[in-house]
Amino acid sequence: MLSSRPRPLQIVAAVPHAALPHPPRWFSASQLHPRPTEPLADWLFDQGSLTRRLTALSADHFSVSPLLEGWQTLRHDECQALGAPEGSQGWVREVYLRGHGQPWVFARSVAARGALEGSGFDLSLLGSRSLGELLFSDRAFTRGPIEVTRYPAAWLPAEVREERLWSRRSCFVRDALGVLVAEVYLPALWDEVGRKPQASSL
Ligand SMILES: C=C(O[C@@H]1C=C(C(=O)O)C=C[C@H]1O)C(=O)O
Repeated sequence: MLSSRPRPLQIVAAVPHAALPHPPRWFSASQLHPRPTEPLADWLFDQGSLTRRLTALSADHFSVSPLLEGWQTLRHDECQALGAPEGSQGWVREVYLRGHGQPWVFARSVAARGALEGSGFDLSLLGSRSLGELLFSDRAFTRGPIEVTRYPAAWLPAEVREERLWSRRSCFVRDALGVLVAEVYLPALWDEVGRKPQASSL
């Protein structure tokens, strides 16, 4: 239950970019009071493929541009969400999802090394193809609940760095493999959607 008292997330907003942000707290839809207004709530909790939605919104002028791909030590909140030991190594893929060439979404998808090895799922081969095409076309993947937070600005690429951007994450699971996908909605998306999201208590 969110109250009007200052919360760690608001204190984080005062943290200078250079400092490591506190791991964000991710909230389920039922934990958000008041619930975000439309169109934000719809974009946060839509269970469908974001790739398909952005493809439609951009009238097929959609593209994925990889920014970073490789093995890294996964963050605390990522290890927790994946059920991996603290400090686990994992494959990290950071991309922009673009409409008409504009970055509309920053996305960071991660999977633990131990679960990837032997899974037959190779994220490194994706390139500029959408991860969503893989995850939504393979019916063996099931999507876990969507959680939301205001994304730490320090985790964003410098060119789009801004405090309190709305983000969501969910874990796609197939057997012992979990792929944690976090998506941060950038201001250019709201310009396209036609309205700035209403303020919310989070
Ligand atoms: C999960 C999806 O895949 C999208 C594609 C991504 C990628 O190619 O790295 C990352 C985030 C997603 O928004 C989707 O389309 O819903």
